[in-house]
Amino acid sequence: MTTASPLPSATILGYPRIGRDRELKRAVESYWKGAITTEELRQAATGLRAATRERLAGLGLSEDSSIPADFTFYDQVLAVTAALGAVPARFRDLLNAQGALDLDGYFTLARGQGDRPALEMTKWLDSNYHYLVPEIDESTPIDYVEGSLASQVVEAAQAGAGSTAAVRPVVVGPVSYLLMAKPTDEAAEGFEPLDRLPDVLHAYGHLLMDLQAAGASWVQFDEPALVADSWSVGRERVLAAVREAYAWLGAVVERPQILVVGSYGDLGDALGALAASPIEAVGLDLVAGGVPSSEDLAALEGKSVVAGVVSGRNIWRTDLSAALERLEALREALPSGTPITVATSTSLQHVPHDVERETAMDPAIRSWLAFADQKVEEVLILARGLEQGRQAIAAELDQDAELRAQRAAHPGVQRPEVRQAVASITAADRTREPYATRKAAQEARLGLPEVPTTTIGSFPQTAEIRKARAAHRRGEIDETAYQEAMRAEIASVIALQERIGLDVLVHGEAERNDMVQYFAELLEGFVTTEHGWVQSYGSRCTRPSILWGDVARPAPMTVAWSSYAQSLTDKPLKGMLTGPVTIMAWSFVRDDLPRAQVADQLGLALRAEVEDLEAAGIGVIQVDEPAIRETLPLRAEDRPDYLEWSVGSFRLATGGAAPSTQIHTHLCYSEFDVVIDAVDHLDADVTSIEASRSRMDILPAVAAHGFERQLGPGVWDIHSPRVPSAQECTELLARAVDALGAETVWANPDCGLKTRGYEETEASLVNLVQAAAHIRSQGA
Ligand code: MET
Ligand SMILES: [Zn+2]
Repeated sequence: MTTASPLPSATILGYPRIGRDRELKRAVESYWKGAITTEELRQAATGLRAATRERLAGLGLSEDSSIPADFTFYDQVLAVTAALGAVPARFRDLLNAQGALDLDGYFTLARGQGDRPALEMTKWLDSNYHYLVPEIDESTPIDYVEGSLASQVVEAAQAGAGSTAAVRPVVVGPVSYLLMAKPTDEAAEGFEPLDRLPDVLHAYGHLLMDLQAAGASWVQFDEPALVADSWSVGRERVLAAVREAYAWLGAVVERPQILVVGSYGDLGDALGALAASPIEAVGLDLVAGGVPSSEDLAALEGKSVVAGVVSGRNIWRTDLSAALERLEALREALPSGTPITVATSTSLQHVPHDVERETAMDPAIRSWLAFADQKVEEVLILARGLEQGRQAIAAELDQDAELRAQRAAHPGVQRPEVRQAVASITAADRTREPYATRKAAQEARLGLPEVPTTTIGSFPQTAEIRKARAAHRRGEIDETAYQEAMRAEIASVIALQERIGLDVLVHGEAERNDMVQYFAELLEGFVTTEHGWVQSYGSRCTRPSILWGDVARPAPMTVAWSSYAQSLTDKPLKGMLTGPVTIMAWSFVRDDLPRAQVADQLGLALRAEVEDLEAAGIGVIQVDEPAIRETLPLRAEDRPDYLEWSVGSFRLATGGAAPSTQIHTHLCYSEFDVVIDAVDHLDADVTSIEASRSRMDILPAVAAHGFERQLGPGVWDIHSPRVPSAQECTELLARAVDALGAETVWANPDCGLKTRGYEETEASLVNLVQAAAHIRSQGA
């Protein structure tokens, strides 16, 4: 092992890879289009890494090993899959003689090719980042075949030449890598990816040696899977894997010092397992998790501790005084002399680069925020405070306290009328008439056929729509012209749906840039950013809105569009809203009010919108909650509370609707077994879910649960341009009808159509309508 060079006093666990101006996105997408060569793409990446190192050094991360090296072109889990050559059989021809992928091969795993589907994508812990799920079985090749992480260490050393410090390579740890993997279809019954731990450790051993040779004095293994309960193996097995992994890796002779980080929550009993392992440092998330017990900390004797006190998940300034107290308490409880590194709680990949660029934002609000670069400054300030005492950072503490006081006193932060309204909510506000009453009233009002057909809301967002929106934003066309363009689009979407013969129509959501941002821009209590991009997956970024104050709805948000659409047709038109939980999940949410209360504020604003839609004659209203599953807490013990307030806020939004108003909700995933009970409690009259990719696998669970209201299991996988045949739709619908009964089933796609083209949209919907007609004729 390298002779002990200590960890720096301050660090960050990772930095946004995408670039201040989304340089990585642009370069990668140009490469995919064939507009730049491999060499040019590599140069762009080298330039981006150099710029990042210089920026971080400039901000003050000047000690050795304080700058993380965590670059990869697409995804951090795919980076490990590539390093191990752990490629599923359908991609194995892409491996070279050494068993490694080239850059094109790496992208092929991420994006698929022809009839070989990409690796599945799923959410990284409870964040909005998506990683590519490794597929492992008994015969998956696993070896150390590709050294791009070590190259980053060498590159930094060469480029640095005295100006920037040596970097600290960051990689997903072996246990999390396997826990986050899934078995392939070929795997034997009962096989778990974790069965391959010895092979993975062997490969990681070589990785360690390679990093050592490259000159790294530390390596950071991210083991976030240790804080969650969501895996297919029990906790005992997880702990055994931790012991085995770090006993093994710790015993590698030629290696850098090892830091193992458990971000996104509490390590719980995994901390003891790590403490007993021959590693040199442990990282704790002291934002999502608490300061561990003194016994647990005592066991860390002889190790360094990386204390994540600056949130990597939100965009609020850190409460410096509270964070320093936490650090002092930690120091107090640790064996004396334990070195502490002040750090972010997670990688900063979840936050945008730099709040200073948000020049159009209200400066008062901006002053409360910290994006990645500001968080770097915060860890440095706190490290100084911890080392030299509070007086050394007195000016910073004063300034922070002052801004905090200003924030608390800002009129938008606490609106008495909103607080009052939330305080007066009663259980009755969250309760509609019994379903039987509603059903009868809705049948009388809507007169829908059996197996009614509908869509999930959005229609294709054409280039013309996006152009009109951009021109409007730039002031090139005025409000009237913009409204005209959107109304024309709505009229054509209505005409199309009538032509196809759908039963419940939608207006198509042409006017919405995004299903959350659209509402954030119309509600009070939110700001949006200009440059606040964060990586969602691969080259895809989102720009979350910031929910900073009490939520109020100054005016109706969707009524004009929906009633215009309704005026064009005799068919029922479905109004379209985004639910409270989803608005919160896809925004940065204030940290000064319990989430349950924020959810109720949103619930009340949406409730007013529902009321206005009803008054405008809209008889069907859908409140989308696709995020209810994804923000489910990582630990089972935290779930009941979450489900209670999240379901409660939906019921508040919809609870005022008349019995004759049909309330729909939409969740776009099929693995809803863990939340099926909660979904039932939403008490929507109709629920649409994703089902076609899983060939309706969820039906038995739904039937067993005894879901008594109506369900639209999607029959068209809208994630692909493929047009499902009428026969295929009929088969899927027949299965649903068999399991649930014809009076329960709706025919609809899996999700909205905004990413689809018109050609496949029309063809698929025609088939879907035909399938429903066929099912009806059979039933008759
Ligand atoms: C991610 S769920 C999307 C629902 C929305 N109503 C749409 O159709 O686009
Ligand atoms: Zn959806």
